[in-house]
Amino acid sequence: MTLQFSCSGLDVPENVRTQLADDDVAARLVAKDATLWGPEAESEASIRLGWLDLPASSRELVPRLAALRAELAGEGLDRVVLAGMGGSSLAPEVICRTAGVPLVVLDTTDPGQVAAAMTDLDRTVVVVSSKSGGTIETDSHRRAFLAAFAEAGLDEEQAGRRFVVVTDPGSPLADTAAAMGARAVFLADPNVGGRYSALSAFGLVPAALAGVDVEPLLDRAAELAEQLAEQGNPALELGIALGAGFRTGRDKVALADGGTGSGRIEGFGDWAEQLIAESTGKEGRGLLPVVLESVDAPGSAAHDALLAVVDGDPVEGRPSVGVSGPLGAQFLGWEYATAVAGRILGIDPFDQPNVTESKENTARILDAGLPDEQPAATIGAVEVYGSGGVLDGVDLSSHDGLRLVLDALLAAVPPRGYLAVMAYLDRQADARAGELRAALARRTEHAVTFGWGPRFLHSTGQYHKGGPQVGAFLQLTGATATDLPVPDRPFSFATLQAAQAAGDRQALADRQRPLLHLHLTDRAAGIDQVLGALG
Ligand SMILES: O=P(O)(O)OC[C@H]1O[C@H](O)[C@H](O)[C@@H](O)[C@@H]1O
Repeated sequence: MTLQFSCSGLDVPENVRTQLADDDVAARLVAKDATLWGPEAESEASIRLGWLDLPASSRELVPRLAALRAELAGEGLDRVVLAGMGGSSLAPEVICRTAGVPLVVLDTTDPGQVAAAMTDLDRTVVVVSSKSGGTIETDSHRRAFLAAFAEAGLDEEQAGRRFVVVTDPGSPLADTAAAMGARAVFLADPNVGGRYSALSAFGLVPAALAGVDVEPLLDRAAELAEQLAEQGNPALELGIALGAGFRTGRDKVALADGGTGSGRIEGFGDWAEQLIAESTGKEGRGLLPVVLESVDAPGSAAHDALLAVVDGDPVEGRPSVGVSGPLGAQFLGWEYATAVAGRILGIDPFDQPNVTESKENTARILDAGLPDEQPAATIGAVEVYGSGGVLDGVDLSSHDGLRLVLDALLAAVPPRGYLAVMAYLDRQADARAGELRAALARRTEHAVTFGWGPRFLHSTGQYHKGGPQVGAFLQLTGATATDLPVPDRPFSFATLQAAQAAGDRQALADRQRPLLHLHLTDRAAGIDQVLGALG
């Protein structure tokens, strides 16, 4: 079975569909016509459409990966840690979750979470994935693991052979891999952008080494690829629905896993979130992905959202789409649909012009030192900071000051706006913070999103800064019990994490966005307090 699309209650303006048909968009996209997104996008698009070839071109990886996995197993190396941000880790995470295969994903700078991944070193192989080869988080993980292997008694050569590298040809990481004697280097197709790379080496190498049979992903994608030049194909229909939603005031895409039973797709929204947010959130417009806990979670029936049920049916009576079919077809189908939606929105779906801003702020803060800020109040385990007017007139000395300030933040969300919760915490040990999304969404008619920092900076971070300026923001940071050095760098993980949070606050403050920053001096107690204030 390949992809199946169905929809309910969605009003598709007739001209959206006829325009795409008249312009022959389906066939031109399959033929990699780089002019589809206008003259300004043409040069980027001309080097970004290689994902259409991956169902065929990635096949050569399959035997190589099987041999490498057998080689690793022969040496007792059966635990795979993946260091990679955004497009370099989100796809393998969904693939492995769906297959029920363990994979440790490191896409954080939280010292506790990084330290927790550095266990069982005697059976660990680390996949270092970075397209650009210059991502600071991934480079820091590589350094930390290299030092940990040395500390565990491995000599330089043995330690190097614990690494498998995925990168683009000619990247600085390709050079580093050679210098450190990595066991294997997979050079990916440079004509595929990070968020479109699920079926490339970036998606397949970590998943296959962890134990997933990846060939069916390519088979199912290849079946869909055969239909993509046709009018009415399911991925085109999905793209039309996304674009029509935007045109008719549904510019939020509420994503929920709808599968049941064994073999169901798990966590697809986290991957699609990056694809949609980074591809469309620019030039003051975009589609905001809202990853829901379930089809009925708070926010699923919002007046400005299109509900998208992945691996399931639309919900009768609600403007919704259902996209069913196997994971390989889902990846390709959503990529194609996003490219089509990009044309309907009139943006370049292949660049991410605002992602660098927070990174540059972070670099500046790492050089100059962390900002010296005083909390406006300390309430139990929670220090309260704010900007963009969010603390104005709030009585923080009141016994329910935390509730009042959260109310003020919710009230600061403009019409058709959204609230983004951004948690620079440990997504395993502090997992309860994830409950804040639904707790806040219950109290507002606006969309509420949740992202773990710094991971979301490589995803919804683009939309926050490049999309419509209608966001309000809740940033959470936490005290660190034990810091971890980044070997041969002038900063530790805790400093890097704090600088990333401060750098993003700066980018949002520069846009005068309402921003509430809560620093938890005791993480568990602080999360309880914030959830309690919303209860
Ligand atoms: O693979 P890398 O070069 O390390 O990039 C990882 C991520 O970094 C950036 O923030 C981009 O905006 C993302 O699209 C990308 O997936």
